[in-house]
Amino acid sequence: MTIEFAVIGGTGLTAIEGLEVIHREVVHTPYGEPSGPVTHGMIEGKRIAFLARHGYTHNIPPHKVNYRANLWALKSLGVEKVVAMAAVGGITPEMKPTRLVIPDQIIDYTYGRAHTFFEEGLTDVTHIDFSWPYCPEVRNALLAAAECAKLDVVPHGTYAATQGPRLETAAEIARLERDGCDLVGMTAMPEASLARELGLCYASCAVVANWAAGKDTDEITMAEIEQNLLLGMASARALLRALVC
Ligand SMILES: CSC[C@H]1O[C@H](OP(=O)(O)O)[C@H](O)[C@@H]1O
Ligand code: HPA
Repeated sequence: MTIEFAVIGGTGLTAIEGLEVIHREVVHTPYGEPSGPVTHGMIEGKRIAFLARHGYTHNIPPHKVNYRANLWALKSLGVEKVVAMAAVGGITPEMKPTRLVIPDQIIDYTYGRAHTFFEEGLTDVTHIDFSWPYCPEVRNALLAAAECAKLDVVPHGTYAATQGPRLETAAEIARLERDGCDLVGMTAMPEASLARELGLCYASCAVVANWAAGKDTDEITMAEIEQNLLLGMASARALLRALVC
């Protein structure tokens, strides 16, 4: 049975509620070990694969995730479509805590991460097109699922990928806003470009966990993030279920 799509779960989503687990598969890759075994399961009669980006016990920080191994593992299992879940900080006024966002652009501020499969030993240098970093087919499926489940989503947004694991300064967020970013998170890159290099159709559902630094309170607390994610991820789970309806 072909895998309908894979979900990469992030902060606040280390398992999919309602997934009938078939088995967990340990996949070894030429790039090292993925964040954990891939969970194979069924929802509404459709086959899906699930991988927790930070590990099933949420112990791998964003700059230490082996993004290459994760994407390679999914590709090697025959996955073609990937939905990446992401907790983010909201920068622009629409991006209120607990909201779901289907971003359409990325600006990459990360550094020092293994970010490409195209390294030494190639016969020719490869430059992928990345004008539109999210795959329209999966984006449209997410938007249609939101409509089907009557979920309110923001259908666009530019995601700033920062290095982490610390949160940003207020001045950094002001700069990201001047750059045109609406959301900030630490994992969309190099995940999205590695997916493109492998020919995977990849898009993301972001859940706003907090107002980004300097946008609301003086301090961002983990308690606030967890509380917002509890609500936001409940909507995100409903969106994932609607993807297969
Ligand atoms: C304060 S939570 C920060 C953490 O959450 C996001 O992870 P993910 O994208 O995997 O949901 C963000 O990128 C950071 O890694
Ligand atoms: O404010 C934030 N900054 C970066 N990543 C995040 N992930 C959730 N919130 C944030």
